[in-house]
Amino acid sequence: MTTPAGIDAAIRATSSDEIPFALIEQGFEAFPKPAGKKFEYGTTGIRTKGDTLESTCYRLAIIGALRSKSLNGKLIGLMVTASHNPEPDNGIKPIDSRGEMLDVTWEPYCTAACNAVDAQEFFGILKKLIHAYKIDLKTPAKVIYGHDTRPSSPMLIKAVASGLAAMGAQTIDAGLKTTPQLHYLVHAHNTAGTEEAYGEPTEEGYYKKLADAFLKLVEGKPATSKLTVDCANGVGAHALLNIQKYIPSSALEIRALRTAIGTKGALNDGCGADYVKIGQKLPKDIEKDGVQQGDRMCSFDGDADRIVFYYLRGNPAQKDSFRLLDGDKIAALATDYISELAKKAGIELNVGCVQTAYANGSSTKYLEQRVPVTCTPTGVKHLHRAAEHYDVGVYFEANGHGTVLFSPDALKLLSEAKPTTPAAEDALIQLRNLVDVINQTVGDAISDMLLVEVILRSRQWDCEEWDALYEELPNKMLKVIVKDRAAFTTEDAERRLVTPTGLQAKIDEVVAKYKDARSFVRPSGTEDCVRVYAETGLAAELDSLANNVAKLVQEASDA
Ligand SMILES: CC(=O)N[C@H]1[C@@H](OP(=O)(O)O)O[C@H](CO)[C@@H](O)[C@@H]1O
Ligand SMILES: [Mg+2]
Repeated sequence: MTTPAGIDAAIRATSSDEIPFALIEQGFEAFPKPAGKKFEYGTTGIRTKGDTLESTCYRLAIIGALRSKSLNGKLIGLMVTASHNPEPDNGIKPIDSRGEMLDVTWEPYCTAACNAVDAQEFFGILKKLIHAYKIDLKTPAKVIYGHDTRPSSPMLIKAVASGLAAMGAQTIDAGLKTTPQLHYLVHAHNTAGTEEAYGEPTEEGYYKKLADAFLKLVEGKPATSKLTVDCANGVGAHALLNIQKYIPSSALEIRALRTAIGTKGALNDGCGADYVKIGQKLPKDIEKDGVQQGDRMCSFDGDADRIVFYYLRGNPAQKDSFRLLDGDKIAALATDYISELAKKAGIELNVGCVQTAYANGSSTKYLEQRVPVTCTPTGVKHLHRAAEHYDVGVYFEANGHGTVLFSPDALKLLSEAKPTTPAAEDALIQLRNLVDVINQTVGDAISDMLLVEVILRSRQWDCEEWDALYEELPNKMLKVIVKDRAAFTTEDAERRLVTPTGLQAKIDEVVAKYKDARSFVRPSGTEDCVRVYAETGLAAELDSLANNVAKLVQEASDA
């Protein structure tokens, strides 16, 4: 761990009961807030155009240091990324000490701090935070920070480092990382040397942990055909290349595409998990890479915390030959597999599934026939918390962001179980290794990719067999640009609008005209738009439903 140079004064200052206001003020002036710009802590940190975010990064670094102090000096993380958003966007996301998202009660302080117009207002917010959480300023702060491949990331990292230096925090500059790697590192550092040690707290340690577990899980099982991976021209390409050092191609043959890290304009452009999921189509021009019918393919997003799979069924020239295996299908695959293993191992585990309103109706129906299912608002922070209520909580957003959590009780059961038959012992060993191949801190494209590969191989399934679990209802998502997205508020896990007044009743009226239809509207927490989701029993009616609901939204905004 390194302490940034030239901050002795700051360290002295923070080892007293004082906040180093004078030092903080210097940086405050050096990273001015763009006039008139309003920041908002959204679905996952603060995200907007990268060139407007220096002040935000500086201020959230200071809050990050306070968060670490409030947790007795445990390491917290700061990730600079805007995930699947266009390349000019960027963002910053704090990570709490167990590798999970920042405690939501801190979010309003983050929003207020980033919007403060002068140093005095900013100091006032810091003081309130210190008072509300009874923060002992003498406690040292430890913060690790990392970034994805965006051109604005180095500039924003400088602002982060300055904020941490002003606070005299001990820091680890993790450099280029996938978002889930940074979550892993936070948890691994904080548990190192304890009974709960999560893994070696290095990037290498991350690859080794996942790869070792994967190799044990597939040992003796006939290899499947090669997997084609679209890395979205992002940091996922770096991670994929590195994990291949630990997984020989005889164990998993990977063909990595869209690996052009640093090529201007390439990130998420015509590729990546979001492009594929929203457009329900192949990455642009991938046919030129010789993709064939039946090939197993997947796409990461820009910071490699999401994954969706897909393949071509029937004649690849036909538009409907594209078949998506999204987060919902991954959840179904994982839920069934883990439930079966638990049964075979003779262990009672309460397996549950967590989804959002974006989950396809068919997936919810499929899962509800098997396990308890919870619906939460959008954003992994909500799903993660809900998944903690189960012994094994499988959570996935439809867009492919998710993971599986094993509770401390479940882990204890797994380690203490005494299987009575060889088959039960096999299942138990498989479960124990699954725990290690899954990144339990957050959704992780690399870890989820390996999990899916293990299950498909174990079942000796191709994509078509996996796809056959259920048939999706036709669905579509639209963005509507409105005057003020804050005017749209929701209830019932975002499935119904509260305001604008009267709009929900109009949506209900429209939806009732279509067969087996569902539609809901919510403001995005990462983009300046309102999202419309529509799902119908009849594909021919889908566009009409989505467009009619979008029209109602536009009218309500213009009114
Ligand atoms: C419909 C949808 O996919 N929304 C995404 C998107 O959030 P919005 O609040 O919808 O912009 O980005 C989030 C962060 O990646 C992700 O958690 C979420 O699921
Ligand atoms: Mg992402």
